Amino acid sequence: MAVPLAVVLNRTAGGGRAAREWPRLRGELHAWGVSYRLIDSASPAQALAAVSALPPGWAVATVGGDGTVASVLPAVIEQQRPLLVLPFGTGNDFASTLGLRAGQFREALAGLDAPARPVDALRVSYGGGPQPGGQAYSLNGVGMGFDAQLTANLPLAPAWTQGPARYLWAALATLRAMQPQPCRVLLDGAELYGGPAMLCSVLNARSLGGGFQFNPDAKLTDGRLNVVVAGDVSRRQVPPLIAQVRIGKHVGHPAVRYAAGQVAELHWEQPVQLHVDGDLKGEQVWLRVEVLPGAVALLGFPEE
Ligand SMILES: Nc1ncnc2c1ncn2[C@@H]1O[C@H](COP(=O)(O)OP(=O)(O)OP(=O)(O)O)[C@@H](O)[C@H]1O
Repeated sequence: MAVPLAVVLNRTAGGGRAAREWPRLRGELHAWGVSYRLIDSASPAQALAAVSALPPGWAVATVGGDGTVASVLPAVIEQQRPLLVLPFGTGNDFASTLGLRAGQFREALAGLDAPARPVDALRVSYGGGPQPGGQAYSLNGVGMGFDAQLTANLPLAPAWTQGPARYLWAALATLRAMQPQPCRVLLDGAELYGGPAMLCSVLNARSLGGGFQFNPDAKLTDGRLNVVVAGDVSRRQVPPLIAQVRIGKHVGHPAVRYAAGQVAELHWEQPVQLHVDGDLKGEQVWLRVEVLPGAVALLGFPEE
């Protein structure tokens, strides 16, 4: 490849899959004649510091899941470093939008000699709640309400629950405790929704939460974000709606609004849990998300 490359390896991703499969990937990089500098990072902060300190012009490959991509995203965007995603995480929502499954790296490496393709990202700011506000970038998307609260409830699940059982426990706990909260959603300055909402997500990629197809119309190169609002749904309606979101068939549901634009703003009457690319940001009252068209130069994916 034309530019020098740093490989960020998150050995914990995918429950240790990245660590287990690294020797195979290393062999493949060697076979492709790709030379690189290894950043064997122990934390997101360490990865970001190491990538930020690379000389200008270096590209970055992430070996991990969505969290690993997110860890280096500020440097990728602000320092305009080309990004190669090698998916070894659990959910790999961004990679799946690119048509890659976990462990599939040959397809990505095969496209390395093609020019980088600019794809959209999101700039996120939030605040107004009991936890500190802030700013972040996102490639997949952000969510407020049910899915963020479910993520916040996961650590409360009993120790005997694992994997899907843990998610089920957290989903039921969230369902028992959560009521739709009054929310106003603006898209490009015009009101998209006003009323009680169970969940509101703003997306760039197709899926969130490890394969939930919130955004079936996702296009990473259209310069637009998509907003999904699940409005005043009863407890009984939530489980079938979750099943529909899983396969991207919620569009057209009477309680769901789905629209595309450039800037989305959410204003809740009470603080509601927020996640950015699955990373919890606490309870917040307002959220602003702006699409950054073509902000990430993606390596290895010549066509959408
Ligand atoms: N660059 C990094 N180096 C070390 N640890 C990281 C790095 N980036 C994130 N982490 C930590 O490792 C955890 C797992 O990483 P990651 O999210 O990539 O994998 P995953 O959770 O298995 O996959 P996914 O997020 O796609 O479901 C993150 O939640 C975060 O705490």
